[in-house]
Amino acid sequence: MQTDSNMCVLLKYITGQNRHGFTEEGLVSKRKGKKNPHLSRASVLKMAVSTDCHKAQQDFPKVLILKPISFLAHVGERHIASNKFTFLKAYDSSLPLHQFLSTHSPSIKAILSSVGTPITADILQLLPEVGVVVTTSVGLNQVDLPECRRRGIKVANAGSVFSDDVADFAVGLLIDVLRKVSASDAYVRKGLWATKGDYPLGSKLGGKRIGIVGLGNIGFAVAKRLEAFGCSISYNSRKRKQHVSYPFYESVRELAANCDVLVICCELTDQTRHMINKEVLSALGKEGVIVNIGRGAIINEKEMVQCLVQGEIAGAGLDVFENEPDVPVELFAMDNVVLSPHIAVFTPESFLDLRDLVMGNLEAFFSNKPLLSEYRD
Ligand SMILES: O=CC(=O)O
Repeated sequence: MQTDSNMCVLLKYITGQNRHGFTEEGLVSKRKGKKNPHLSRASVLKMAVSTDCHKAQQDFPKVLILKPISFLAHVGERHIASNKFTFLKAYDSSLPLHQFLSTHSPSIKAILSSVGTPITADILQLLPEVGVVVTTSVGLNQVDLPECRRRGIKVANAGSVFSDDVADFAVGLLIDVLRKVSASDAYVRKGLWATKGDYPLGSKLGGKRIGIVGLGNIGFAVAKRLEAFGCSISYNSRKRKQHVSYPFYESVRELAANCDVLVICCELTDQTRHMINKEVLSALGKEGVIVNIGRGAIINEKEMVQCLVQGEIAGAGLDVFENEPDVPVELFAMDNVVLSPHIAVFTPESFLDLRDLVMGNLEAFFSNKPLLSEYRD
């Protein structure tokens, strides 16, 4: 016999809503036309019929969320539900974190985390049953990957869901710095056009030599876009990429010395932390521009600020910072610098794709299937 809640799942499904509360099209990425293999009609129907949802919900394995995740708020958390697991929010409890985790640790099998939530060895130590960490971010610098590897904990990230958005944003920042879009906007709003006359000239994008640091999905998407603007591309990466004809430089200093713009697209690791320092920026030169959509700490922020103050580089477009949300105050008054609050991934369209990916990863884990975007170093 079915319980009320079981009937409810079934009815919702029959009336066209899936168990996330979305219609069937919601499961299909409209942009890519791909269907999530773990969210088929047949599997939902089977689960709805065979599970006593009401009782099982209490016994479901738990997916721990340590801090609020903005993506969940954007897609509407009420649309996210599964009959394989439930979310357990540490931030809803008044218990100290250590006590909360110890109390719930036997049922916590997975963690869902975002860019600002460190998943450290200390936290993992309190959670012996955890088998997967799923993040809503592309970057994984907040997750203790060596500890996950040692424990055999799987890790899944946002894959290539955001590549186009981040690449668009990088190009936007670059055009803004070169053509002074934000600075001239402020000029108009302050009424200075009428009193001071025309705004100073910007600099042309076409023909610029672009150096991409980190030619992964995002770096590649940036390169393709800037090629279309008539720029030439070269790159630095951990390894030279096969089947890529862009010139490769083994050191970032050498790359910087041979380009007009550096776009930072790599991951933050022990090797890349502060990789962009005064020496690299001096090599980029007085006409050079830096764009960072990777992680703030890839650049030695103090040295970058010094270079900007002393005019050793021409400008910067920055979406990420070393100690977010703190931004060096010296940058606020600079009209050759464009600042944004780590929003390169923020589009509602990609958040829908991310929702499908996150749920697909968790469903896959709890069904002993391969993760959709497992991170492998
Ligand atoms: O910065 C954002 C991300 O890594 O997804």
